[in-house]
Amino acid sequence: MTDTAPNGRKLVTQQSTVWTRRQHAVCVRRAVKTYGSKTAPHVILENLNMTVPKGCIYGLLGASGCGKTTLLSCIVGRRTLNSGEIWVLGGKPGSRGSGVPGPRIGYMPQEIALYGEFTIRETLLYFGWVAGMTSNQIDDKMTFLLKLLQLPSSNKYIKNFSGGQQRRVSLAATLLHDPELLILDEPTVGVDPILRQSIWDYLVKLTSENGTTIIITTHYIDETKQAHTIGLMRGGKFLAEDSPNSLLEKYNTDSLEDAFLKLSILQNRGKRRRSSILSDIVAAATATMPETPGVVNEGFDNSSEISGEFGENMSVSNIKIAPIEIADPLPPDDETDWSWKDALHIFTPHHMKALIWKNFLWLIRNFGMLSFIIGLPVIQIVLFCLSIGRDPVGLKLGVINNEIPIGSECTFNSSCNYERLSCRYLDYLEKKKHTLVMYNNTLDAKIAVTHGKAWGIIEIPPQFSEMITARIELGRYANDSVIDGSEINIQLDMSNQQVAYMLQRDVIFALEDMAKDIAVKCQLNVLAMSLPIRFNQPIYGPEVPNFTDFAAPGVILTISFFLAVALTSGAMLIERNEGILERCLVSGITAMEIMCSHITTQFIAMLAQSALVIIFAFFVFDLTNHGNFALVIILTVLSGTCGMTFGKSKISFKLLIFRLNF
Ligand SMILES: Nc1ncnc2c1ncn2[C@@H]1O[C@H](COP(=O)(O)OP(=O)(O)OP(=O)(O)O)[C@@H](O)[C@H]1O
Repeated sequence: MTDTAPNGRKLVTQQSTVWTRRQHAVCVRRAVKTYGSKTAPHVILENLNMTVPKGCIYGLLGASGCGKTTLLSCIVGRRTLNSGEIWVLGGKPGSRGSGVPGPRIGYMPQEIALYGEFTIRETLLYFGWVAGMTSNQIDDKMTFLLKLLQLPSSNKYIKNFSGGQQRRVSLAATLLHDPELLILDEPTVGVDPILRQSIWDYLVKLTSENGTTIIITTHYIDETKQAHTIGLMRGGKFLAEDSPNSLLEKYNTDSLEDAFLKLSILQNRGKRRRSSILSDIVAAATATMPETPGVVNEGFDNSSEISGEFGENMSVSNIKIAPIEIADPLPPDDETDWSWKDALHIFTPHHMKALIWKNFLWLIRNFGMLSFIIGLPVIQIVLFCLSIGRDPVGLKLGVINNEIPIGSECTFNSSCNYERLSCRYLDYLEKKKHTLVMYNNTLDAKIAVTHGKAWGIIEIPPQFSEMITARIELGRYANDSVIDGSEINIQLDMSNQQVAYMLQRDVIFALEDMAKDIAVKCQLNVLAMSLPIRFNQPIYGPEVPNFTDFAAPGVILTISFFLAVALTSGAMLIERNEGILERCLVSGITAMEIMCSHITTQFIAMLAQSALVIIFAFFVFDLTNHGNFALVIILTVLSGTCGMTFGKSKISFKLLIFRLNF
């Protein structure tokens, strides 16, 4: 294994060195982590070395934004380094058989990363089951943790707690299964000093009695006095990695804050040549350091890799770590990186039990969300059946009827009579459920149309009845004045294609209906009054096609598809955004398990959605179905399943990216 030193020299890791590093709880060497593009990288960790011996409390200190959380994410296997190496509990995080991520680690992220709708007990049950504990074991430990962390009743909902209380529940969930390595990102924020002290006492007890290793970040520098080692981080580098007493002694201060300050000043001066940094350190040490120069960590076999000061792999560290006496069994030295194919083989029953239970509980607790999921398809199908596919009614048409005097009533004789045919025609037009608005002149009617108050103008000539009768009687001998005088002039607003076509159809059909009625009343041949076109029995489909029936299958399938997409990706995105997903992955749950658990719960929700859509479409709104109803159900469920798969593939791609550490 090779790496490149800052000076360009190739560094080759010796096997003995690797063995030594794997004995530590956490060992980081020459870690480089950047964000952003390759051309303009934002360097977060810069050749950082870190050594956390087993059974110690390691206080990771540094200003906000210096890279603590990034470093911890790399340690728990949630992010990968650009270069450098990390060993955690003897293995490489994320490699097969390392157990990291997994229950060997207890990770408390900086975000609350809990389900606000759950009670404390439900939260602890979930994380306990994930870690393989039984419900009884969880209940026993919960009683202890509630007392230790001064938490209220276990039946209270987390969302009703203050931020500080929520952090304590998060800490309880991390401590629950007594992991070998605890990684706590700011666990004491918002915690009262006395409680903070008891948390620290408990952590000290864990290290001394159980041999637990703890890495803790905090902004309260002085609380880390109880830590065995402190790593002071600044600008992606360690300023020092030492015991608190030693730091205080070296820098001749009473507080770690002052020591940090002195080191920061030295780091700033470190922009100058390395030799001058050394002289600065020596100068500072004249006033502040003990006589004895830094003692090289016995556990190290290569002084150039001692946890660095100022990121330059030189050390004034005097951490005294007990020599490694009995080496714990190490995970297999498997260098193979995580592959998504591995996920196919990982289905741990207690993980699946916890995940499916949690998903259902989350759905039940989010009643608003559940109602939305189930109710939205119903609303959509109801709106569709009510509004789409039916002919619009009450459309206004401006009428200028020049055949009758202005202001007089438009009456007519409905028997075999050829007078006032304009009124008879308008009556048929009204039967098409349109609203006729009378105007005295064309100009007023046009203004109404341009102002959107009518969809068109119907203008009837003065002697319409006589002229149309003459036109029928004269037939081919009718002159232009007869033809002009028998024509109804129509001008439509054609801006809406559907409405315009429908009005065109209706004005023609109204005339045909009137002609047929007169033919019946006058005992003429009705067919002679029709257009010379006959529509026979359709080959396929009904005689009067219905647009709702035509569009319904597409709409039903679209609803079931897209709601399943929204449901599946939505549920997982909420988890991801709240940091819960990261926490679950660190606890050892695989991406595949998370997805399968969501598929299980969401398939049931999707079945409910599909059932409601079908019930409303076919039983409430009576949509036509001439085929096999079982096929309708199967197709709807399959469409929903496709939507779920699509939603999952979108999110699983993101998850994979997330899993592969950006
Ligand atoms: N995913 C990311 N993409 C780009 N930049 C990031 C990302 N995550 C963190 N950073 C940047 O990396 C830097 C270090 O962030 P990090 O969260 O590790 O700091 P921190 O020391 O934990 O801070 P705090 O104490 O406030 O939590 C910050 O400048 C942050 O903006």
